[in-house]
Parts: sequence; C-alpha cells; structure tokens
Amino acid sequence: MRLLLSNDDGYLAPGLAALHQALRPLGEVTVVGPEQNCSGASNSLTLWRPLSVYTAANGFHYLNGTPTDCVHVALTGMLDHRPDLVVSGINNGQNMGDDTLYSGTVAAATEGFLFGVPSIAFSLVEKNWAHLDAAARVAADIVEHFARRPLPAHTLLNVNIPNLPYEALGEWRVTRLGKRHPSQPVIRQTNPRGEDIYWIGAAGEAFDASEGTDFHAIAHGCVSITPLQLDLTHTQMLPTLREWVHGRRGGP
Ligand SMILES: Nc1nc2c(ncn2[C@@H]2O[C@H](COP(=O)(O)O)[C@@H](O)[C@H]2O)c(=O)[nH]1
Repeated sequence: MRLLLSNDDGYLAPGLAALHQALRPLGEVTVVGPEQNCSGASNSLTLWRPLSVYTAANGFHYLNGTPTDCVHVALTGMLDHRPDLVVSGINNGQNMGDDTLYSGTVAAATEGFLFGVPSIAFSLVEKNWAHLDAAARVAADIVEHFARRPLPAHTLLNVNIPNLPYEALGEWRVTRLGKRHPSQPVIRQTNPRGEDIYWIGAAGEAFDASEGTDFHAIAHGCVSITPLQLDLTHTQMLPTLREWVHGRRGGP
C-alpha cells in the first residue's frame, strides 16, 4: 500500500510518529504535516500567502499551513502517485459528535476524500498519549483490514479509540456521530496592556450519547468507527423552505 499521513497536532507530535511507526510495515508511507499545532483548524485552506514545504531529519515533510493545506499540496503538487489511503492522526484528544466540524484531524482526512482517496482520521480520546501505543496498534489493525478488504473510494471514516491498554479494548463498533451541548462560554481575561483577551471555552458535554453513537461506544471501551459524508444539505427542510419562498406576496 501507498499511504499519505498527516495530522493537526503538528509534524513533531507523538501521535504522528506513533502512527508512522505502526503503518510503515504496511507499505510506502509519506508524511506531510503542519509546522504548528492546528487543533480546531477545521477545513481551512491558506489562500492569501504561498506555502513552503520543508523536510525534517526523520524524512517527514512539513509545511507552514493547515492540515487541509498539507493533504492538498501533497496530492496535487508533491506526490507522483495517488495514495491508496490518506490517514490522519493520531489526534491528541477526542473528535466525537460536533468536534468533527472543527477538527483539523478530520479535515486532513476530508481533503483526501474530496480528491477521491479513501481516508481515515484517528483520535485517541484522552489527551497526553497515555495509551498511544495501543491506539497505534488499532490504527494498524484497521488499515491492515482495509488493505485486505478495501472500502470504496468515497470512504471517509472517523475513528475514536478509547484511552486503554490494547488488551482492554473492546470490539470495533460502527457508529453515528453523537451530539454535544454548545461549547462552554469563552474565558475573558485582561492582558498586561489592559486589553480584553478571550480563551475559547471547553467543549460542551455530550447531549446525545445514546446507543449507536460514538460517545456510547467509547463509554463502553469500544473502538468507534463512524462513516462521514459531506453533503450539508438539510433535506428535511427543503419542503418548508420552498413553502416559505413561494409564500412571498407579490414576489417574482
Ligand atoms: N470548544 C472547544 N472545543 C474543543 C476543545 N478541545 C477540543 N475541542 C474540540 O475537539 C476538536 C479537537 O480536534 P482537533 O483534531 O482539531 O485537535 C476541536 O476541533 C474541537 O471541536 C475546547 O477546549 N473547547
């Protein structure tokens, strides 16, 4: 297999190194990661300045842009081949429910998906890498299974892995995204120059963690595998909106 790896915690992050180490035996692995931590970067693309690509001593490429930039540049300007799989992570923390909208880790995989390459995002649900070795083994198990039984090109998977020793991990569960309550309010402070500054508050607690969700699977020690799609059309609203539009008086 030929794999393209990226992440959003930065090219020096332990999660990327562990993922690379775990996937190397499965084929040819190219790494293109962001120079900085881009957590929360979502699908942002850098359009207002050029990007520069560098190569670290360990052979990882990195660029002064976002996770989406990394995969975009790799697929359209660096690689002389189309990878069999784009793999993003292993994220330092969970990407469940609404997190997936803000996540740079998911965004890197999404960019591969948009270019027609099957893609997988991996996140270890608790920060600070306690059982990163176990998460890396799970990532290799899933990629190996994909190699044996490929999924269609239009595959985008969001995988969350419990923070547990490998032997304590439960089954792989196919899940849907749960939902969170809105984020906590910002934290306002004053800087040394007397100006207000704001820290984004914590993510909201789970609102829908019912059976079948990613939250539920993780709460039961299982690996959560969620298939994602990108069509944001709110189809259930279409009839209501048509009525709303056609209900205009004297309108065209
Ligand atoms: N509102 C907040 N959201 C948070 C916070 N920490 C994490 N998050 C959410 O999780 C993802 C992390 O994903 P990443 O792949 O971008 O690292 C992030 O995008 C948010 O959705 C937080 O403190 N507050």
